[in-house]
Amino acid sequence: MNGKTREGVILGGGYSTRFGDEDKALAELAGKPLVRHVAERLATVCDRLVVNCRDDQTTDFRAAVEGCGVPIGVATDPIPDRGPMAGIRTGLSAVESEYAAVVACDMPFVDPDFLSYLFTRADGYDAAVPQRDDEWYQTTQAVYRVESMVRACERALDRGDAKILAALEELDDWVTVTEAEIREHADPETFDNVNTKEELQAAARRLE
Ligand SMILES: Nc1nc2c(ncn2[C@@H]2O[C@H](COP(=O)(O)OP(=O)(O)OP(=O)(O)O)[C@@H](O)[C@H]2O)c(=O)[nH]1
Repeated sequence: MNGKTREGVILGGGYSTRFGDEDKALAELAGKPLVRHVAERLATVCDRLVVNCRDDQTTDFRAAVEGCGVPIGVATDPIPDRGPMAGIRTGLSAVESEYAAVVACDMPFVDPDFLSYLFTRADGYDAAVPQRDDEWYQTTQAVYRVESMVRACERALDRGDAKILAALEELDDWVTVTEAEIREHADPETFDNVNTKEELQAAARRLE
């Protein structure tokens, strides 16, 4: 896929209830909003980013990610709180490239080199989705063929199933990126995410 455009979608439409009243995506980590850490890392391997969020988050999200080096689009959920898979559908619908990386806004340690690897693995398939031994698929740090995944999300949503796995079931041909590949190609912390204030403090200590 060398030479082709690569885009990134940041998922941020959740209500971050475990984090408390504040929006975790905008919470400050080492002097900048959490979502900006993700945007800056994605911007090193993507030509354009799309931030997915709710209508009421748009202004703050735009301010949080602007100036990170690549053009930014914002895609707001037509129906809020429909779950991350509906957010993936909204975000990918605003993408212009054939393939796009999708990353949750709460993964500040996402490894850009690993995203490049995922783009390479996805080439010719509908998706490349990492899975660690005995864990769930890392669907919110994965690369999707945009058209296929949008269609798959819509089919799953139409049959009333909003789980991301339901969308994966609708894809024809996708690859699992295995534990061995993850160990070889990713920083060990790439999937670490922030759900609580305590986890934000722990992330801040790592960046000191
Ligand atoms: N667009 C959209 N994104 C979502 C939705 N729910 C979660 N997400 C995103 O999916 C990613 C992972 O979600 P969670 O860690 O469960 O985030 P959350 O739902 O905001 O947090 P909790 O309420 O504490 O579970 C984050 O990037 C969220 O912003 C949703 O309903 N719509």
